[in-house]
Amino acid sequence: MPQTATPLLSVQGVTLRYRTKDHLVTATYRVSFDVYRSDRFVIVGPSGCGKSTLLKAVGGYLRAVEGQIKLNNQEIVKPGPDRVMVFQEFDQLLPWKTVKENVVFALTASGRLKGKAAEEKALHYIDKVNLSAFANSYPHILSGGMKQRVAIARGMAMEPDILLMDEPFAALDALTRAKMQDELLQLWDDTRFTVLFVTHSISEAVKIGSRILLLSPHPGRVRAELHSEGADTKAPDGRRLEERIEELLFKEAATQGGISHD
Ligand SMILES: Nc1ncnc2c1ncn2[C@@H]1O[C@H](COP(=O)(O)OP(=O)(O)OP(=O)(O)O)[C@@H](O)[C@H]1O
Repeated sequence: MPQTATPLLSVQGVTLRYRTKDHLVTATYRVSFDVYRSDRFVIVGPSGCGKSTLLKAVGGYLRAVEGQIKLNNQEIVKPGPDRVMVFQEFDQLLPWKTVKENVVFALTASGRLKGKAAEEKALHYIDKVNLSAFANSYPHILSGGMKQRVAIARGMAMEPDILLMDEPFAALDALTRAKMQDELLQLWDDTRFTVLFVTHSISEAVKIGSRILLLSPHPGRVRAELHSEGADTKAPDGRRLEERIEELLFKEAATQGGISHD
């Protein structure tokens, strides 16, 4: 995406804080980045660097104490159907509703669609995640990976401006995780949706992302922004992208008196 285009999502100088009983916790410090339409924008960084907090703020669940977050040039002040979140947990579905009903419910409850139109849209996206045969099944008979597929179908059926994914595959076994990553890329090839994806896995970031934002350890600051080809390609200096990211995240931080690589 040409960087002269207007960003879909603009995060400028954003500091995010939690107020606990005893003290203030700064989760991110003056973080800035822009996401353009059809970007697969991945935020990667060590545990506790504020990735989930950033996603919550983009979702409209947390206000910045400094800086601004804008979607389509409008400041984000509350949650909205233009941003849909997919989480890591498998219990995101309503257990008393079938796969189809779960997706339909999201569409009708948000006022997006109703009746036949909602059902058709739901079935379209259930098919996209290869779960047509399970449209009338209840969540308890599905595997973890299948439940995540339903959560993705539900998110995509809402046709949000941006899909927010918080470590959606982290709780899956390695093989299922790799398969789900491939499927997500296939879905992106089909529909070119915009996704903001959070992970602490460098290999996942390299595979999923077209653009990768590296955050430093707590409190999260922008360490670098990189482009990815969707594979672990070598840079002109011969280093693999994964190695380069590791170096930026850990070695350079360590030499600056930051953290060590555990
Ligand atoms: N509800 C909360 N109240 C107080 N502090 C919080 C709260 N949620 C998160 N934090 C703190 O904010 C910082 C950032 O947390 P966050 O969950 O955003 O990090 P993360 O990068 O997503 O980590 P992980 O990869 O482990 O999920 C951490 O220091 C965390 O302890």
